[in-house]
Amino acid sequence: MSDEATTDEEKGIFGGLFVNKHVEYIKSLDKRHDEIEYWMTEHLRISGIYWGLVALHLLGRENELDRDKIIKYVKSCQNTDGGFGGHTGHDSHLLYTMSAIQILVMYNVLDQINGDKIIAFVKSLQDESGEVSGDCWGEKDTRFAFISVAILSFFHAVDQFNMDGVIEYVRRSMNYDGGFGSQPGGESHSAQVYTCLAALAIAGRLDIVDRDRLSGWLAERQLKSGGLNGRPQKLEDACYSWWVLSSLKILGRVHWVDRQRLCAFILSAQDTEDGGIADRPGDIADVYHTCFGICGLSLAGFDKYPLDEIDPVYCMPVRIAERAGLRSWMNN
Ligand SMILES: CN(C(=O)[C@H](Cc1cnc[nH]1)NC(=O)OCc1ccccc1)[C@@H](Cc1ccccc1)C(=O)N[C@@H](Cc1c[nH]c2ccccc12)C(=O)NO
Ligand SMILES: [Zn+2]
Repeated sequence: MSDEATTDEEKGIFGGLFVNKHVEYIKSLDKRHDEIEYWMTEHLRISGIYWGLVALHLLGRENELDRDKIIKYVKSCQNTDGGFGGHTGHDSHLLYTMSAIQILVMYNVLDQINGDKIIAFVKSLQDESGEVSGDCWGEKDTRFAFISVAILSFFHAVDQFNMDGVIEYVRRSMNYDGGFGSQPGGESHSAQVYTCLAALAIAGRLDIVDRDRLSGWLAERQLKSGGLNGRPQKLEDACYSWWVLSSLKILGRVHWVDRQRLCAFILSAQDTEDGGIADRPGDIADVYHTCFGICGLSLAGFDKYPLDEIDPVYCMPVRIAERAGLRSWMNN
C-alpha cells in the first residue's frame, strides 16, 4: 500500500503522541556506544534504565526491553554495604539504590535481593537528629529524606526508622509560600515540594501541609506556553510536568492547572523524527524528559492514548504500586 494511505494510528501516532517513535528511541539508548553522552552518563546508568522502563510501562510496551538482562545488570550494581551505585563498581548512593529497587519492584523480583542489607544501608545514613544523607559523604537534602522512607516502605520496614526525626526535618524545610526547599531555609522548588509531600504522604503526615497555599504556589508554575517551571521566574520544562503535577495529585488539586494546555506543551517538546521528549521545544531529547513528560501526560489525563495511571508518590504504575502493597498512603 502507498505510504500516504497509512493513518496516524498505523504510524503509531495518537492525538499527537508519537508512541512508536518514543519506544524505538528508548530501545536504541543502550546501543549508542558511539555517542559521548552514553559514556558521560555512565554514573547514572541505573536511573536511565529506570526512566526508560517507567516510560515503556505507561505506554503499555514494557516487554520491549530485555527483562533478564536488566535484572542481572541491576544486581551487578549492588555493593557489599547493601547499597547500589549508578553503574557496576560505582559507590553506593541513595539515588541509585532507589532506582535499583524501583526497577526490581516493577519486575516483581524484589525477593531476589537481600532486603536486610539494604535496610541496614539506609539506616546507616540517618543521624541522631533524624536527618538523612545521600551517601557516606554526608550531603543532606530533603530528597534523601523521601528516598530513605520510600525504600524502607518497599520492605515494609518504616518502623525501623526515626520517622519523627525525618518528618521534623521536612517540616523545618517548609517555607512561608507553602513550598519546600532542599533543607531548612532553602528556597521553594517544585522538585523538593514533590520529595517532601511524598515523604509526608508515606508517613501519614500530610496534615503538616498548608494545602491551598501550596497548591496555589504550584498552580502558579504554569506559564502562558502551558508548560510548568520549577520556581518563579524560571523557564518551563517538560520534567516539571511530573514534579508539579505529582505534588498537586497528592494534594487532590490537579484541576488547579490547565491540563489541556500542559499536554499541548509536552507534545510540543517531542522529537517527532528520532523519538524522545526534550525539556522544551527545539532542545535535544533525553530519556529523563521522555519519562517525566509521559508521566505528566498520564497525570494530566491525556486521553488520546491509553496511558497507564502513575502513582504520584512512588513514580511507578498504580497497578504495580498496588501489587507491592504501597497504596496505603492514599488513606492517610
Ligand atoms: C541530576 N539530575 C538533575 O539535576 C536534573 C537536571 C534537570 C533536568 N531538567 C532541569 N534540570 N534536575 C532534577 O532532577 O531536578 C529535580 C531535582 C533537583 C534537585 C533535587 C530534587 C529533584 C537528573 C538527571 C539529569 C541531569 C541532567 C539533565 C537531565 C537529567 C536526575 O538524576 N534527577 C534525579 C533527581 C532525583 C532523584 N531522586 C529523587 C527523588 C525525589 C526528587 C528528585 C529526585 C531524578 O529525577 N531521579 O529519578
Ligand atoms: Zn527538566
